[in-house]
Amino acid sequence: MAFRDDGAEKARVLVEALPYIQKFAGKTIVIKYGGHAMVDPLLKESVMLDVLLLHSVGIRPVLVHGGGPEINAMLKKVGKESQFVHGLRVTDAETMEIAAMVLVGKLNTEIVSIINRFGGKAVGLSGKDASLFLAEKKPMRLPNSRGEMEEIDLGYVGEIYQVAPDLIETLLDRGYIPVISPLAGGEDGETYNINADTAAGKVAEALKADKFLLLTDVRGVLRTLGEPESLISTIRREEVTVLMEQGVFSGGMMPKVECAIAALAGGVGSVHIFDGRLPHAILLELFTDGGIGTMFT
Ligand SMILES: Nc1ncnc2c1ncn2[C@@H]1O[C@H](COP(=O)(O)OP(=O)(O)O)[C@@H](O)[C@H]1O
Ligand SMILES: CC(=O)N[C@@H](CCC(=O)OP(=O)(O)O)C(=O)O
Repeated sequence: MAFRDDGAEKARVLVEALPYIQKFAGKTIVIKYGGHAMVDPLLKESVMLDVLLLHSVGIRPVLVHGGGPEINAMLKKVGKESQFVHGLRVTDAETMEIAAMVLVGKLNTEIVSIINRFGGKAVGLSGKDASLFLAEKKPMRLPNSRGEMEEIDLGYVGEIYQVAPDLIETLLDRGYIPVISPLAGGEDGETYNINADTAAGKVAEALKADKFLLLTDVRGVLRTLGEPESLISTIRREEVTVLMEQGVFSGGMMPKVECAIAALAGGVGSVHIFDGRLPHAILLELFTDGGIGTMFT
């Protein structure tokens, strides 16, 4: 957004945001911050400033972050490469260890430090803290080349079957900003790797969030991949099956759409997928009439 550099213009922008600020004050907004939208350190800071601004006007933001590209980079350093099935990383024991190091040890603490440096009170957690998530091994069956259903072993990829949001609610009530890594513990004592979209969707559902925002590296859902002008601005729940049958969603968009639908069914007000690499994308999506990405209603 290009602002004219004079006081009146700045005041106009603030006044225009007022109805939205009033509408969203006290509301819970879950933000999935995807790995592709966090590669640039300056961009990371600008996203965190947006989150802090939301918090400062009385909104209750909850961050769930990913880190797929950073996990890939670390795996590459140790000579490993991952295979993805339906956007999910097939996770062996070593990959699980590296994913946990990157997500919790590196990215979570980085995000928390940025927010706190700007004057916020962020608290870093993973799904294992206070058993926020309980997960079990995720089953996956897909048709093989002969069209027969075949079991695929995803390793330590987990499926969340229980969410205990009380810790998040307590933190929000006391003015903290929770920052959550997508790991989960199992009753079997294992650590599971959870797709960050899915983890964020589960948090949004459990909190009955008013809005669930997914920040990624595309404008939103595109009818034709690679053609930004084919953006679909609004998708109603009942339209998703048709779009799926048309093969519109693939790769990393699959878990996003699946969790968007589950979140809506679970009582979340609306789900928004948009390009988190645009400066101040969160503010543009929330505080302007048209929004900038795809909204699921
Ligand atoms: N219909 C679609 N519209 C937009 N992106 C799509 C679509 N189908 C598949 N994708 C892919 O999904 C990717 C976003 O998912 P992902 O790479 O997992 O991002 P993130 O790391 O932000 O979660 C896009 O970069 C794009 O390649
Ligand atoms: C099971 C699974 O795929 N887990 C993801 C967790 C991180 C993630 O989802 O990061 P993005 O949001 O940046 O894609 C992974 O290992 O990459």
